[in-house]
Amino acid sequence: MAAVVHDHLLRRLSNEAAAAGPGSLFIFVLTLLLVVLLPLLFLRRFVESTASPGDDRLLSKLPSPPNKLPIIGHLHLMGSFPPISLAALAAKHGPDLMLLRLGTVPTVIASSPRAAEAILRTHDHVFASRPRSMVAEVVIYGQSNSCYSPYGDHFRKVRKVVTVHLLNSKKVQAYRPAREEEVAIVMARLLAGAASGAAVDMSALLHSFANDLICRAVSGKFFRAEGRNELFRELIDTNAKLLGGFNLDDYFPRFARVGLVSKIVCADAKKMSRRWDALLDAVIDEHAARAKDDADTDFVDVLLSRQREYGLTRNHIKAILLDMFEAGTDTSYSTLDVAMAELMRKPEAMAKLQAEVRRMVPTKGQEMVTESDLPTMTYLKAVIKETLRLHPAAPLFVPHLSMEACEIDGYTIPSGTRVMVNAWAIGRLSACWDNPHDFIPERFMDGNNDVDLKGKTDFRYVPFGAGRRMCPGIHAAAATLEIMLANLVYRFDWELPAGVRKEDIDMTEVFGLTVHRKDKLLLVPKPAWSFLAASKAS
Ligand code: HEM
Repeated sequence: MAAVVHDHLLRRLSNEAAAAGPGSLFIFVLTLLLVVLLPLLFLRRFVESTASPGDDRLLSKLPSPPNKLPIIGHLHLMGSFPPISLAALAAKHGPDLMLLRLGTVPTVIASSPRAAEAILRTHDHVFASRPRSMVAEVVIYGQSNSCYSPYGDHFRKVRKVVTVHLLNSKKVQAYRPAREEEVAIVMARLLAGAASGAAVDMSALLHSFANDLICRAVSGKFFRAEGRNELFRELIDTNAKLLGGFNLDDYFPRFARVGLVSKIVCADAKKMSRRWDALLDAVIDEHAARAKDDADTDFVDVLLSRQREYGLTRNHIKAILLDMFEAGTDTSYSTLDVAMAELMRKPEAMAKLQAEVRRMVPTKGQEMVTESDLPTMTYLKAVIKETLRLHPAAPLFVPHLSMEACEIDGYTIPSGTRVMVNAWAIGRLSACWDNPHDFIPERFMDGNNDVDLKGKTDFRYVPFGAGRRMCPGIHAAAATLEIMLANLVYRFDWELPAGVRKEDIDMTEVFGLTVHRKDKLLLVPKPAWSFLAASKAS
């Protein structure tokens, strides 16, 4: 209807102008410009590439899937689980590097060990920044945490605080009693559940374990009494949905920043940020007011004690705490959940793991595996590595951003280009792995154990990333995954609920900030009393 009226108006104007002579013709042309061309130009600005025309020409030389649509570009090809869709596209169109136009944002996808090495090691200094995100700016105090901070002095400072004072291996070691206590609580819950013989929702149990552990590391041993862990969990979930969901700003940044649109885009983020702010302020205030006990410092104590040395504002402290909650909870929970699911689908791997863990525990009749028992459990470590190969918790990492033009394989990637590394695709390349889609922990054993978990030399395996942006929580994650998984298989034998076969376990994953299995994992725990009693007696 609007188009018909518009058409009619233009026709009328042009007839009148032609009849009235050259002065009116000029007015007609001017009107035409205002009515038709300016809105078009204005709209074009919102849907044209965010790269400059010169940079766009350079990017266009990269291999790219053909079926790009107007305005949305390749967005329709992302599918419900982008790592899989991108892996299939890369296999066809760009096995190393490939260009996708996600809305108006040109995005380079690295899908091979060679390409990952180029981005994360050879040119790490170029690709170590992060794109700006309106939602992250609101939720995470102007992106002043480690995870979202653009590269620069502030990032280096925050990263140092996180790696040196919160997550170094000595600190991780210091949290050993806390980890063991939290594992013991889960064991007690499972024993109580086992008494009824009913299936336990392992996904929920492991989720609250990971959440409680982070709450405890962040705000100390009284967190449960304070009753805040449920609130933290709710806020972490909502945050993850906000940051990992479809954000207009990630694909149409110019449009998303227009007055009213930006208000809509940020509305939920603002609500969420007010809730976080109140909660974190309360936690920090309580810590600042109470007497220090050096033997039992948590993350808030550490950050307050380093505040002056590093010139951290209160908002910086809150942003770093958010980092720990956001990056540390879902990654650990989803890895444990999917490891148990894989073990249930492959009973011989479960049996082998149980045999190893039960054999290696030194004291007969010992009720729990302790962290001192773990170093020699090589199959346990292989199971965790294999789980992360098949199911990296952050399969596309957090997007990287180039800070200057850089040449890789004869292609120029201009400054300001968004880059993603597809760790999911790399972990399943048939050129790198035999039977790449099968769960075979043995591939990390028996002389094959040369794969470097830290991503320094072997870019076939990058679940934690590599280089300047590599996950600083790798030691904390390994400690959590090992002690929990070891105890689950040590204390219990596991069965599927009646009528469920191992083939029925659905491994479909849901994509977001991190990924997790879609279905909840229901398992029946059978306490291994006979094993414990036998080992006590012998
Ligand atoms: C199974 C467990 C985990 C996995 C697979 C994992 C994986 C990753 C990956 C892939 C990245 C992004 C790397 C990149 O963008 O290049 C990352 C970043 C990060 N992770 Fe983890 N992570 C895990 C656990 C943890 C834990 C337990 C913590 C902290 C308590 C943590 C803290 C962080 C932080 C702060 C970053 C941002 C680093 C930066 O940009 O400087 N992660 N992680």
